[in-house]
Amino acid sequence: MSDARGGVLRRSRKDADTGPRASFRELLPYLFEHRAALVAVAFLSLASAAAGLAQPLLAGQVVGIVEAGGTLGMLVWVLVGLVVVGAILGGIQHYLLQRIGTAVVFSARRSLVRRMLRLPISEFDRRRTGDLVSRVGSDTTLLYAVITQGLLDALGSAILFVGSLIGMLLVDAVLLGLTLAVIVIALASGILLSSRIRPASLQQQERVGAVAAAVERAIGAIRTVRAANATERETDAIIVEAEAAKRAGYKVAKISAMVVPIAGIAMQVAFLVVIGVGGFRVASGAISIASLVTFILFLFMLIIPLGSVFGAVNSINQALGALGRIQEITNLPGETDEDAAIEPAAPVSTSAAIRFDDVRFTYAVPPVSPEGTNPPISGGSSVQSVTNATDSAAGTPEPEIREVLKGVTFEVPRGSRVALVGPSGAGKSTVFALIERFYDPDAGVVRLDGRDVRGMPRDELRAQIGYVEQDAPVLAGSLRDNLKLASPEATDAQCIQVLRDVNLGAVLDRDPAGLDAPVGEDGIMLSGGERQRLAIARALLAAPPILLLDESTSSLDGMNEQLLREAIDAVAHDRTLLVIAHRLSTVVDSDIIVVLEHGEVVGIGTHSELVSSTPLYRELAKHQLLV
Ligand SMILES: Nc1ncnc2c1ncn2[C@@H]1O[C@H](COP(=O)(O)OP(=O)(O)OP(=O)(O)O)[C@@H](O)[C@H]1O
Repeated sequence: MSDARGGVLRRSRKDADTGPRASFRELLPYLFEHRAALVAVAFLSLASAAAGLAQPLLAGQVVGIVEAGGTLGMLVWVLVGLVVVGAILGGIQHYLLQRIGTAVVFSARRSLVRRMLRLPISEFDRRRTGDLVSRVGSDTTLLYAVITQGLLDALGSAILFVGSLIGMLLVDAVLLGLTLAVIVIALASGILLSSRIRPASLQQQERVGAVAAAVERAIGAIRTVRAANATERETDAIIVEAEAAKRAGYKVAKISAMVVPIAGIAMQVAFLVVIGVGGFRVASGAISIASLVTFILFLFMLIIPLGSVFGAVNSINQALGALGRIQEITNLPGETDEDAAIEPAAPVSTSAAIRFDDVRFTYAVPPVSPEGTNPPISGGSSVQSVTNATDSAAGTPEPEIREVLKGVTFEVPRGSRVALVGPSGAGKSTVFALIERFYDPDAGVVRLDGRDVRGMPRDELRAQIGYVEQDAPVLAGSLRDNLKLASPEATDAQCIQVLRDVNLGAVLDRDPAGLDAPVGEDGIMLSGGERQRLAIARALLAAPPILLLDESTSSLDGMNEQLLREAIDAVAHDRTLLVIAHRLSTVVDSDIIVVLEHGEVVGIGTHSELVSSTPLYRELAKHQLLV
């Protein structure tokens, strides 16, 4: 595990210095998926380039015939035909490339989303949601430009370029030599400048990510922002980020603006040279006027694509910056990738559904990064990762270490109702996170039915556990969407029944849409109590043998609390229930209460036992008027 983590750390640290950057080679797998269409495009490019290259030759002949006073006849029609065929082939080629571009964007989005949703929870702790969203939305679209504009230009231009060179060589080698001298100088300076575009464009994409993160931050808490009269300040903060993105965009524009005119200058200089020297050679009888016209037309074919090649290099450079940001995520190990290296503890025979054996856990909190991108640690749990991060390159801010569980041991007997209580920040929710394997402990063992959870496939582990989070337990969508999240096979009748079981019948009846009634973003159309009961209904529908319930800290009124208790009773029936309780009144009748303080278990027993044995519990009970 630590090796794999170390790998991530090393990569991240490098990225912090230089920014994630992809090489052209890394773009190839995306193109390879569409190789058949790309081969077709290559053939079309060849054909349309051939049609284009034939035009100067024919035009030269036309000039020759007109000069000699002959009639043009079919030649004009062939010329017209070539123009039309060239245009049609160009159109088809364009369509194919746009299709491929769209498909490549899709593939990139698919692999990004597949990986993103499988990242370890610690990655979400340290990354900004808006930045992740922007990678899926904005970075991927830059790949479209590289395929449609970049590839089309690069391919067609390369063929035209080489073809024109051959044509010019056949017409006049001396003129070609002079032209080439001008072009080589232009190309060299263009390439030199474009290498600076990639870092600038990467920076621009990072800034766009930061804008998205800032928008997400404000909209995610829009009510709080409004209530705090902070709308102006939040708007300004987003605009500051947007301005930084604008400045980064200006920088890209400045560099590309330097590149593009080079092609124009090269064209003008080459023309002047060709017309001057060419005129002289016509006068001296070395070449005919027809040959000079042919040469000049070839020069057009050579120089115009040169401009597009510079454009193509620009867009390829931008796309590689974006691809770097995409691959920064797709190259991260997924949640299960490190499991092979884990040696789980031997199973023990026990009557406990859940058992913690001397469990220690530390969060490594990454230093704040203004860009919303990855600070150089992997976040999460292991001491190893902390050590790796702290020995990182000089100047890198060190992560804050939070030792949250300091040797926690307790058991939840099968079929029992156990409560976890303790002051805020004692580590109660972290206990749940370790049972769900959102993180793995640094030391000690978390067991489910005697088995080390690290030895169980995550899907199997989570199928046995229902988990009701403390906050935001409802997803945007309908009542049905929420209920079927954990049990997609559930029927409407089962959904309706479970809603009634948790006292949500009224919510169902009040909306004619029934199960299709929308709950709003984060369940905003429901009350706090209703949201919690809906989350409990979801857990209940999946019928897991173990239920983890992190009670909301928000105070519920007496009526709601009664409804919640009834819902919990419905849930508790026939299963193991571990509840994090903030109101002792909901847990006084638990079989066992575990008292946690500063990451340590300071008491285990029933309510009456703890009132006499554990001062902290007695204090809590006194505050809540239970003794
Ligand atoms: N993802 C995280 N990254 C870093 N630190 C965290 C993370 N989650 C929790 N912590 C820290 O760990 C400590 C324990 O948090 P935890 O949520 O487990 O406490 P709790 O007992 O459930 O608190 P509460 O009753 O307020 O919900 C706190 O100091 C918290 O700041």
